[in-house]
Amino acid sequence: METSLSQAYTDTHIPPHQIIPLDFESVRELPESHIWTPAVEDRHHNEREELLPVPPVIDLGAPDVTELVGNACRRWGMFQVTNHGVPLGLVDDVEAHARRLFELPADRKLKALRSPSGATGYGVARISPFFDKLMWHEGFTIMGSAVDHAKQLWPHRYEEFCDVMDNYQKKMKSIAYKILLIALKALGVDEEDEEKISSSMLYESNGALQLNSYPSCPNPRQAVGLAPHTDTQLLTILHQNNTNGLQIFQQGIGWIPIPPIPGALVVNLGDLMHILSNACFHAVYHRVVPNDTSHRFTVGYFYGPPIEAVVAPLAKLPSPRFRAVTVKEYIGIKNKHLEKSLSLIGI
Ligand SMILES: C=C1C[C@]23C[C@@]1(O)CC[C@H]2[C@@]12CCC[C@@](C)(C(=O)O1)[C@H]2[C@@H]3C(=O)O
Ligand SMILES: O=C(O)CCC(=O)C(=O)O
Ligand SMILES: [Fe+2]
Repeated sequence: METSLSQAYTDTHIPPHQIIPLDFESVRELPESHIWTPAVEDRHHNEREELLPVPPVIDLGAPDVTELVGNACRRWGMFQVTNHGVPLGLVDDVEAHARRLFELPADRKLKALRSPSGATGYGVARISPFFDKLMWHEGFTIMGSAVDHAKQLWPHRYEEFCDVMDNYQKKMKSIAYKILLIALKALGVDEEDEEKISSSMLYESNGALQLNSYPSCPNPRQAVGLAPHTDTQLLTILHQNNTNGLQIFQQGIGWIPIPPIPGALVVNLGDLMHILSNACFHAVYHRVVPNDTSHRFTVGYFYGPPIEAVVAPLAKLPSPRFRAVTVKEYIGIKNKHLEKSLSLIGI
């Protein structure tokens, strides 16, 4: 059974051949379909990388955690967290199961291909139709139970995969809620407001888990792992294995690498948080670049309100910059207009 978030995607129809990722094992050279131009050198390497400012790593148990999170949300739209309470064994299990899934032969993975109007299963990133070239990436999306697709992948051994994904989603949901409350507090939301917000849209939250795979690439300088985008939901919690690739864009600086820190989780703010905070916090623009030596695996948890909930700038923030939208309406706008979506609801 899927949660209702998948219903926000049923209006889109993507032909099956546009959902199928490349069979990365079968190629030794970058195919034309995956060559992105112009291939500028500094897309991947900033020579003064060690001098670049980076988003903070925040101990969630720190006494001044609200101030630290608030500053990071205002300045970066991203931070990393330690002391988050997610057992490292569970994170390792999720990574191992993601690896096991993506290492299956291509014809087996295609048995769990996302359907043309579906949101879950194996396939290219949802944003792919917006770009002429294809990404060096394959993904697997889970909303609620993964059992239907897991059975297609492993007819006789699907339970362990489902159990691990369920446990991880539960854990993610609770830490996402915790981080959200800290962020709201940093915006000046008091307990009474918080209760109102919780009963209107956060009490029943919605989540999706996205397993990402970026195999090592024969010509990484001309390829893109995941094209630049902002995430749609309130916040994303990302685990990255020990392989580099994630970068964020900062005006006046350019692309900044976010190195994996063992045991830490990356927190990204998405468009709905940008709206809710009336742009006091911002959705972070990010991308993934591939490399030619190791296979990058990541696991993202996307956390947001139910699709019928209305999201609007918090009443206590002056001069609203966005009109109110339901989550479903906003996902529909994003499916059509991608980067232009926030400006389309601007007032
Ligand atoms: C809840 C979701 C966020 C996401 C779309 C999805 O339904 C599940 C996959 C997510 C993902 C992961 C890769 C980047 C991204 C933009 C995409 O194409 O699929 C995000 C989506 C998003 O934040 O809009
Ligand atoms: O794999 C990564 O590092 C980033 C993934 C991502 O941006 C996403 O899933 O939205
Ligand atoms: Fe993302």
